Amino acid sequence: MSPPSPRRNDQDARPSRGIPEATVARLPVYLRALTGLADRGIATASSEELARAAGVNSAKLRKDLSYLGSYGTRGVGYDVEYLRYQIAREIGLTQDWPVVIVGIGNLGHALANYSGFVSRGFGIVGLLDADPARVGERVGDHVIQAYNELERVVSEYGVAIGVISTPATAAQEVCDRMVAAGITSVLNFAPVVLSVPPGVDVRKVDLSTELQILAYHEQRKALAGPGPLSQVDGLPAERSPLIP
Ligand SMILES: NC(=O)c1ccc[n+]([C@@H]2O[C@H](COP(=O)([O-])OP(=O)(O)OC[C@H]3O[C@@H](n4cnc5c(N)ncnc54)[C@H](O)[C@@H]3O)[C@@H](O)[C@H]2O)c1
Repeated sequence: MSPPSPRRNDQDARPSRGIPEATVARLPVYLRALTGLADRGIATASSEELARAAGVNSAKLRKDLSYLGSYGTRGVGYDVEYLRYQIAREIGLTQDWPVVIVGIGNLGHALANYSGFVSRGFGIVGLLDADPARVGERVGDHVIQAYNELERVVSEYGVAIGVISTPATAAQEVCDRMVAAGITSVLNFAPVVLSVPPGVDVRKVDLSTELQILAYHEQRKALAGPGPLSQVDGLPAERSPLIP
């Protein structure tokens, strides 16, 4: 019998199909910038224009896009629509993803009512909560179901992505149950580091940490006086030395 596989911590950076994790994290930023350009009727953009719209430096952008095999055309730049398609395909946004949310309190309600998920291909197929008093409550187009329905919902809709918006104390147990049910990607809003087996990806959204990072930069600005300290790259967490 082979030894048990080590559980992986959600802070691990793992390349996705050869693309560095930091590049993967910037692809949605490029996608949003490209969508903005397309909405303004712009058909082609130089790497400098695209980098400006995305808030990164152009060398980094060119390097990132080279992982997708996209180099632009000399003197013309990038075809906005085609690059949008390439990035969406790379991120997996050319298909719909059913999503379950567990923990429908204050945050769960806000997430369930957020129309941006559906418009980006993330359809909510289940809102689940352990509190019997919440079960049956309508939230937007959905009705909250019992947490015990998790396995059935995951199997019925082939759910790969689960969102955790429970208190921190419940998050690991919820995560374990999601993984046992077949979920392989977890978006965690609870302020706790989750432990998951290999093959399961966890992204953590920690608003307090983001605020602490902004506080750090505010403090540096105040110490340095007027004038920009560093280039805004759209992903402040990536370069912040602040460890939460
Ligand atoms: N409210 C916010 O603005 C906010 C912002 C960022 C992060 N968070 C984090 O998100 C999480 C939820 O915050 P909230 O304010 O919505 O809390 P909340 O108390 O309003 O809601 C939590 C919900 O989770 C349910 N729950 C508890 N244990 C469960 C379990 N084992 N299985 C299924 N459901 C369970 C509860 O019944 C409740 O409905 C917390 O970890 C919080 O730190 C909240």
